[in-house]
Amino acid sequence: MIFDRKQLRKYFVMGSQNCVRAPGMLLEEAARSGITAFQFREKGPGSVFGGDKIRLGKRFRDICKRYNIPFIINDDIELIDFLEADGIHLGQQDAKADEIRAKYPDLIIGLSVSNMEEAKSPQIEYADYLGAGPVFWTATKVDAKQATGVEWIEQLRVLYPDKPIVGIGGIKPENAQSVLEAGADGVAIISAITRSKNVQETIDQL
Ligand SMILES: Cc1ncc(COP(=O)(O)OP(=O)(O)O)c(N)n1
Ligand SMILES: Cc1ncsc1CCOP(=O)(O)O
Ligand SMILES: [Mg+2]
Repeated sequence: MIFDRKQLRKYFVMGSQNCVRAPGMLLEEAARSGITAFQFREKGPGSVFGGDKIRLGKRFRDICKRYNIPFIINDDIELIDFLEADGIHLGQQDAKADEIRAKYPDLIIGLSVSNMEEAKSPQIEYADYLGAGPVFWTATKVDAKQATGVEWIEQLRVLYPDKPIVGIGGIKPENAQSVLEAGADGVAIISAITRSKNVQETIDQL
């Protein structure tokens, strides 16, 4: 799939551990409601492994294909081929973007950047987009770094005027606008969607 920065605009990140109801039905509803990308992040307490993870991933991938939404895998490079993923999101502790790029020239590659040292890494050149944050406080990622504030998005935008950037961490309808105004191309969201009582309304508000 050809990457377009517009696909970052409403980027839903989720694993079964984040869901209070059937994950497939939630993704289907989010896709119908207008998310522009999806990241399969099956990770942490309550997540599934092995064959169950692959089965769940295939289900999610099929939904994304039907809605023509990029299906991006978090961390797990072994699943790229298995799940025919459109992309991979890598953190600083994950596989190296240059190695993945050499193996998969057309794969969408996302890279997390949380501070100035990471932002100056030569790996950035191999990434299609940067995941910046956590912008605000979040309870969703247990090992999340300290919140950066929207100032971090502003700094990254100055450093990389043309690089697609998505903000992540504690983003909800009430603060999404401030992330976009700081220079992000989009917002990546877990709990504001998984815990929403009205998914369509939440995604519209974003
Ligand atoms: C879009 C996006 N941005 C940042 C992250 C965080 O990635 P990482 O730092 O590797 O942490 P984990 O998500 O793997 O726990 C992300 N997943 N997506
Ligand atoms: C995966 C991830 N990376 C940085 S913060 C975060 C969690 C985002 O979850 P939420 O949208 O619920 O704050
Ligand atoms: Mg990671």
